[in-house]
Amino acid sequence: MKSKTEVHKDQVPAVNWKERETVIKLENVSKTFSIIDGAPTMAGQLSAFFSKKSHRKIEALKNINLEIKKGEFFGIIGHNGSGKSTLLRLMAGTYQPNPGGKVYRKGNFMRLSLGIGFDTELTAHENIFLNASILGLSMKQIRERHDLILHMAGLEEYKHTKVKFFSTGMISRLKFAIAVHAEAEIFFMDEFFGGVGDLQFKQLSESIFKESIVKGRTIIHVSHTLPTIREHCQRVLLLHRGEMVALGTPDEVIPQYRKLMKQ
Ligand SMILES: Nc1ncnc2c1ncn2[C@@H]1O[C@H](COP(=O)(O)OP(=O)(O)OP(=O)(O)O)[C@@H](O)[C@H]1O
Repeated sequence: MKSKTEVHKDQVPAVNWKERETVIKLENVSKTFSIIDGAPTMAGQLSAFFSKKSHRKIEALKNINLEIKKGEFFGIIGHNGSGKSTLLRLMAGTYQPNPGGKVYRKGNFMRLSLGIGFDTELTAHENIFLNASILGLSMKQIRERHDLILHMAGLEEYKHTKVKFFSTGMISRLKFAIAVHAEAEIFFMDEFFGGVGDLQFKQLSESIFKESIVKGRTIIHVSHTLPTIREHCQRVLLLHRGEMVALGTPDEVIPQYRKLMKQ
């Protein structure tokens, strides 16, 4: 399926983000994990838990304050372990912030991350109904869009196949097609295209990204793939050791990321 409106971010009139509706807001958000070192067995972990000797705190995010507006394509970059996925999970409500922090989110959303999402014992057909209804579509709407979803994902022949027999790329394509046709308002994408593989599908998703600005779909994209970030994002957040070190256009932020990588 080809997207009808193709709009490059540079063709969109300059947007005053402050005037747009806020769809995600983080206030004083920190996230600390407590992990237990050196206890590979269950008994060892239990003993470590009660002794509290080998507990270690990891401050994955420190005091994040951020607003994301409707229709933004927002990138999150940073070294491995800088807190990108944790931030995405906090935005999606998978994690709760430390006490005192607040996460506000408006709109239905889909998390597109390799390896999560479907009930693998269900077929593609059943997962379309399940996921699209979670996103708020009526049975009638799902029936109308069902074939379009399978077509976009290139999975017409696998309609009645259980998802556990799908490759990572097939699962990713199905998830993305459901999110697009169910009109999810926010896409949380975590290195999603790393495992998709299929070039044609990548091109299709690129054209969908380009029309997102016009359609008011918000995309939050965690990625190490700088060309994608540069091409699509209006704003990019650079995280380093759990802290916000830069927030601005790709041209402003990517050089700072490169500098950090050299250190
Ligand atoms: N569930 C968890 N339990 C304990 N520690 C965690 C958990 N999730 C993340 N961490 C720790 O928090 C820090 C940030 O991890 P996170 O996965 O958010 O980083 P990232 O920037 O997404 O990394 P990558 O680019 O490697 O995916 C890391 O030190 C990680 O070990």
